[in-house]
Amino acid sequence: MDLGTFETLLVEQDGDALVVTVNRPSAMNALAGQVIADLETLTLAVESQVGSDGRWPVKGIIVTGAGDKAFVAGADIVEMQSMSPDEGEAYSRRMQGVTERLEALPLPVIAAVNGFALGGGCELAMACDWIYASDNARFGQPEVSLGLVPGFGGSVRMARRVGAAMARELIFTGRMVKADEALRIGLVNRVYADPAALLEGAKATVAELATKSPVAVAACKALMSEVAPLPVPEGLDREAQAFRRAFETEDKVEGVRAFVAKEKPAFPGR
Ligand SMILES: CCCCCCCCCCCCC[C@H](O)CC(=O)SCCNC(=O)CCNC(=O)[C@H](O)C(C)(C)COP(=O)(O)OP(=O)(O)OC[C@H]1O[C@@H](n2cnc3c(N)ncnc32)[C@H](O)[C@@H]1OP(=O)(O)O
Repeated sequence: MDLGTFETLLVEQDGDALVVTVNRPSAMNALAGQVIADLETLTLAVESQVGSDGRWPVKGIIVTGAGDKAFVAGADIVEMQSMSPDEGEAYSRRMQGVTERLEALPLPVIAAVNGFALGGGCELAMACDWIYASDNARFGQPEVSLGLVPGFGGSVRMARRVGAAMARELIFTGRMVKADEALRIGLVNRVYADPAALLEGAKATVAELATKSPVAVAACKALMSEVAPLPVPEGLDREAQAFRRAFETEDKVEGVRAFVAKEKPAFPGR
């Protein structure tokens, strides 16, 4: 999957996984303007290559950070020093757009948090479908320590992950959360011993996802985003509509056929 080259990202296909590494280790992989621009370009390029059917070159995306100290330590504070309020809002909205595109991609996106995920880094991770972490990972929204508020979606997404009361405590205090607490409060799905094991674990999950119907996985992602804010009755109605659409796919025919024939399905991806 050729997505071009980027100044601040390493992008490589590893089997069924597209691995995206934020690559500014000297600055704890902080989100400078160039990183935001590269992430914007990357998400647009992925969108253009994952067409309407499920025959995509990869079956999952892994987002991680270079080195073993930081995933992403937030927006670049040095660059923020000279920013005007208008520029701040513009970059906030620009990176929010990146997070929305990640959520809209028809592919599972896994955050492999290999160290500090603070501020915009924690927000980037929460825009992914789920988070795996290494034991050295630390999460937090320390914007209040800078006289700021979260600006890349943390005020919206944190509560949906850990509940309103815990989200308020973490955002109001700005305190750091270790990997084991992040697992306990539901921010993280799995914790691995170290960054190497974390990346291998994330790749193993993508390999597992690759054995499923890509059309069905994409439909589940879209459906769960669609029904999340809805009242139960309306959500159930959308689910029934999605179930009907699944019945119209070739993947459904193949999946059911293979089960009855006691074979592994070879999903056509449409
Ligand atoms: C012109 C275009 C500009 C666009 C860019 C900005 C985008 C606009 C922003 C709008 C919306 C922002 C929304 C977001 O919610 C807000 C934030 O993310 S605010 C930032 C939140 N993050 C933090 O507060 C963490 C700051 N870092 C730390 O607390 C510590 O560095 C650490 C992560 C706990 C690690 O501590 P140490 O192990 O002691 O390491 P150092 O502190 O010495 O760090 C090493 C090295 O990295 C530099 N660095 C670390 N974090 C950042 C950072 N966030 N920005 C810039 N640089 C960072 C640190 O300065 C050191 O550099 P050195 O001194 O070695 O040159």
